Amino acid sequence: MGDRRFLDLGPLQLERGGTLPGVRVAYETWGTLAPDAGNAVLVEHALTGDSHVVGAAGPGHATAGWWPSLVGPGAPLDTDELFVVCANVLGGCQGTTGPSSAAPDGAPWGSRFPAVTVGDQVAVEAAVADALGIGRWRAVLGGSMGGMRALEWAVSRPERVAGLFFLASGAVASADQIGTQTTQQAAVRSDPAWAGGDYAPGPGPVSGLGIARRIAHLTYRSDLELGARFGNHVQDDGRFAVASYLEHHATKLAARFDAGSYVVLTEAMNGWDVGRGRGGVPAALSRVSARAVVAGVDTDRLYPLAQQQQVADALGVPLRVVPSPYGHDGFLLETEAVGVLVRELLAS
Ligand SMILES: CC(=O)SCCNC(=O)CCNC(=O)[C@H](O)C(C)(C)COP(=O)(O)OP(=O)(O)OC[C@H]1O[C@@H](n2cnc3c(N)ncnc32)[C@H](O)[C@@H]1OP(=O)(O)O
Ligand SMILES: N[C@@H](CCO)C(=O)O
Repeated sequence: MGDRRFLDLGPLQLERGGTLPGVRVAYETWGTLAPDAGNAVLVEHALTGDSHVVGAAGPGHATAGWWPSLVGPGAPLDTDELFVVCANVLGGCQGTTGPSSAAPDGAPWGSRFPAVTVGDQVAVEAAVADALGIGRWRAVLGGSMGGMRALEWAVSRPERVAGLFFLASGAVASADQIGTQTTQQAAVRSDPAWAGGDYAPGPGPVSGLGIARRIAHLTYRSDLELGARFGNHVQDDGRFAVASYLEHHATKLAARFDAGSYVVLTEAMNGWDVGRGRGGVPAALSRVSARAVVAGVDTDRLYPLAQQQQVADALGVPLRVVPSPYGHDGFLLETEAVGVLVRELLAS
């Protein structure tokens, strides 16, 4: 684990209206910030990720990291040279203000938590950068939902982003993505324990969140991989192996993630359109001045290559294709191939 800290920011005006009276941000860093702050890179996590890019063993527990081999001495994000920052996203549940955080009255925000956008999330990160004394990132990197924030940084604050790594993501939410995410939200809301979003602290709507994760996880993997691993095999316990696998991931997510955050973050993804208010996607992408590496996973059925091709074409760079049997989760699993591309960006 990196050096995990918290920052308390002032009020935040939200794009869709309203204000959060204060925002707490949990963030981690690795490496040492250079005196001129020119060696800082920002890593953006995906939907259910957090600031733990690298995992660590702790007393009686282990913290999982989600890109562990990408950060460290000699790694693609080489901490002998770079200062690596990752912050838990606004609306999340791993230390940054979200629906499970206490509102000013001391009770969880719950259903009162306002709608937030990718732009709001990046505004919070910009305040973190200001607080750390980082004027310009050497690179901002992200996959999936993290790719949205990386692209938003490069479009909204081009003078602050020297390098952009955009992976397995899109410039605007597709009907397919909105369709699966709103179905996941419906699963959460259909759980009686959801209580309109105002469930008591504790397990909460774990059944609804688990069903949401099963639906989501199917979109994160490929038909071919699931077929090769599970086929129509029925386990000794009578369950289809693939159903047992999905249930396992459902149980794990429901134990580690807040249902309110799941709804708020998927809604931010539903509303994602980098071209909104900027004259459309091509006009928005024309603002980017960063060197860019744009990549996708060949078997990704959730964020198909055409979505990264659109960004690559607009930025005038070749689309880099990561071969993988795993589908969308290839962005987390194919760390060797992803690492090569990260090194390429930082070397240029
Ligand atoms: C960037 C981010 O922020 S994302 C946050 C990253 N972490 C997560 O999302 C956690 C959820 N997991 C995932 O999304 C993906 O599984 C990944 C990408 C993290 C890992 O993928 P893989 O290494 O391919 O793992 P896979 O999907 O095969 O799952 C393995 C698990 O399934 C279990 N499993 C496999 N087959 C079965 C089965 N038939 N029945 C029940 N469980 C099964 C394994 O025991 C293993 O359990 P464990 O993870 O508790 O040890
Ligand atoms: N496994 C990832 C996939 C979403 O991009 C997550 O849970 O965030």
